[in-house]
Amino acid sequence: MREQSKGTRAATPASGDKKSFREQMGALKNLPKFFRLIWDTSKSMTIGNLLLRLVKSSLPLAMLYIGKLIIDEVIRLIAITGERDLNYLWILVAVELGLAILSDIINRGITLLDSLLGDLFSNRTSVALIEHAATLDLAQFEDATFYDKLERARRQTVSRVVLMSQVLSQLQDMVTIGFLAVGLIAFNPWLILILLVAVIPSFLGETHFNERSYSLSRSWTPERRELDYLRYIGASDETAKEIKTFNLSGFLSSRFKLLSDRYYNLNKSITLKRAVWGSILSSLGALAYYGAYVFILFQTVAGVITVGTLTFLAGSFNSMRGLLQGIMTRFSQIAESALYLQDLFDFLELRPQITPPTNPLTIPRPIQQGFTFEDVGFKYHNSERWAVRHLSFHLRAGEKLALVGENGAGKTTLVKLLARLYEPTEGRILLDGKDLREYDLNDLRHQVGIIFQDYVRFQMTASDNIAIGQISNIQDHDRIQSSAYKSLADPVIQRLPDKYEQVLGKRFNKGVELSGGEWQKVALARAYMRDAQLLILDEPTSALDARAEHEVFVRFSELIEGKTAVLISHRFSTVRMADRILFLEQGQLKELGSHEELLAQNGKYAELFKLQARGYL
Ligand SMILES: Nc1ncnc2c1ncn2[C@@H]1O[C@H](COP(=O)(O)OP(=O)(O)OP(=O)(O)O)[C@@H](O)[C@H]1O
Repeated sequence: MREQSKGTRAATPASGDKKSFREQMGALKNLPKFFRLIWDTSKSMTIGNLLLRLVKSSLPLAMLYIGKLIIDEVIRLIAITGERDLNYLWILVAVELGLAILSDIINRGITLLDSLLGDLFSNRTSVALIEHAATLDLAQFEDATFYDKLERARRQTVSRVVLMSQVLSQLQDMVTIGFLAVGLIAFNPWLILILLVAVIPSFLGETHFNERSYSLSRSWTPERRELDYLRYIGASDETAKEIKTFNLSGFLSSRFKLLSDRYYNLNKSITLKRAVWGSILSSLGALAYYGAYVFILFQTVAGVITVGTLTFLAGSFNSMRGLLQGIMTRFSQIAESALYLQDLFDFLELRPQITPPTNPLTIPRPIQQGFTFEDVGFKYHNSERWAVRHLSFHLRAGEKLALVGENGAGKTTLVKLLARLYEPTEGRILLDGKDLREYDLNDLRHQVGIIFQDYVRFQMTASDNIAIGQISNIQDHDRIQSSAYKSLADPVIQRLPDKYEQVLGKRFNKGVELSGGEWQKVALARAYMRDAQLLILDEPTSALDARAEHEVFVRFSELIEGKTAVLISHRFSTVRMADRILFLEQGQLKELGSHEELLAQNGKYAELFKLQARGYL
């Protein structure tokens, strides 16, 4: 049923997705911005490229003209019965040869510059994309529409390189036509008009089909993302284990096939129609060419023009037809590409909602009073449900607070609000009596160290994986090693063939995979790298064995000494380290107090604690 609805959506894209001819032409306004990016990428290569193309555009006319002179000279020489002087002929042939060689060299130069400039441009845009993505809010990343935009923008970084050569070739061809037109107009201006009439239908046809292709491709962005995802999970080191044990390959491939076939068929129908109409319309161009050719032949036979002029005009006319046809086709391709370019610019123009104030405060050093939640509530933007609500409590400076609650109770959400990864939907959070929003965002992020439950296993060296906790110290090997020592990662790393320079994970050659607990020790070392005032550890020991957990805890007290810390854990051994425990239930604060106080209250916390003590949890 779900598949059905997708098919319907794809076949009849939402009206918002359908781009009219006017919009397509309007998208051309993106080109100057695009060329500014290219110009900024490399001024010298852009200039070199333009110059080469300018020279190249004058060559067809020059070659055709020399060709005409050669033919006229040959005919003149044939008519001479006595001794013939061939010098002029050989000079003409030498010039023609020189032009042919020059043309070849210039072609190679253009291809070279196109490819170098294209690579640089693509690298530059990818960097801009990564840097821009980092400025956006976490909430934006959790939005499917945003993801589609990101996906389309990501595709642009590579495919838009083609657009650059297309536009440059377009300019080149226009200049070539200008040169050829001068020759043709000198003979008969009507020939130019015939040309235009012949190529316009073809141009309109191309534009129409481009618009349809774009609409289809755009409306299929979510499905294409799904296809990419299926391709990834169907053939990846991370999923191979479960795909095999659950025997999922048939399930995944048939799902992929179903979706990709549907796209293939929709696309095929457009491509087919385009091919048929394209052939019909372009034969109009052929008709016009031969009409003009017959006219020129009559003129030649009547002795109005020479045979050399005949070849010159026929050659010019034919070249112009090809060039004009190419320009028209390319024009609609450029307009189409410019539409895609819009996606890239749209993405780069997205602005984060969480922004620093104009005159931001720096985080107090040290924090005096701590953090205060005042009736804080938060709803994820894609959800109607309150993830947390009516949270009011004070986290004292230097206090160790444990968050406890069942799955989905809102623990991680609470700490994300504390780190200002999200903004409260209602209520506010204060730091030393001032709204968190008044503080400098970078400074806040700097003063807060979080190790998430779903920390990232970077497929990089062990050293880099730890340095990520404070990336400015990536060269500080002593600090990295002592952090690893404290989190128990050092003995794990010492066993690796390349020690701290060992690439972790299986994705790259020579990478070594670690066990879940070993990864956690490495990730935990990040917390020791950062000199943060507030430390948040979300399930820091969930994958550790009992002995490692005990040892980590002994060192934790050193880590959190003098700092404010929030610990999220389902293990009561961790929880007991805290000064106070905050018990959350369905996003609401239910109990708050020390371990002893909560046991004495004999409420939910006491109930869970007793269950775990008896070995049920
Ligand atoms: N990105 C998200 N988008 C929408 N809803 C979310 C998102 N993240 C969490 N939620 C919802 O918010 C609620 C609280 O989730 P949260 O991750 O804070 O729980 P938790 O207490 O940390 O759970 P656990 O113990 O399982 O880690 C849950 O109902 C969850 O479904």
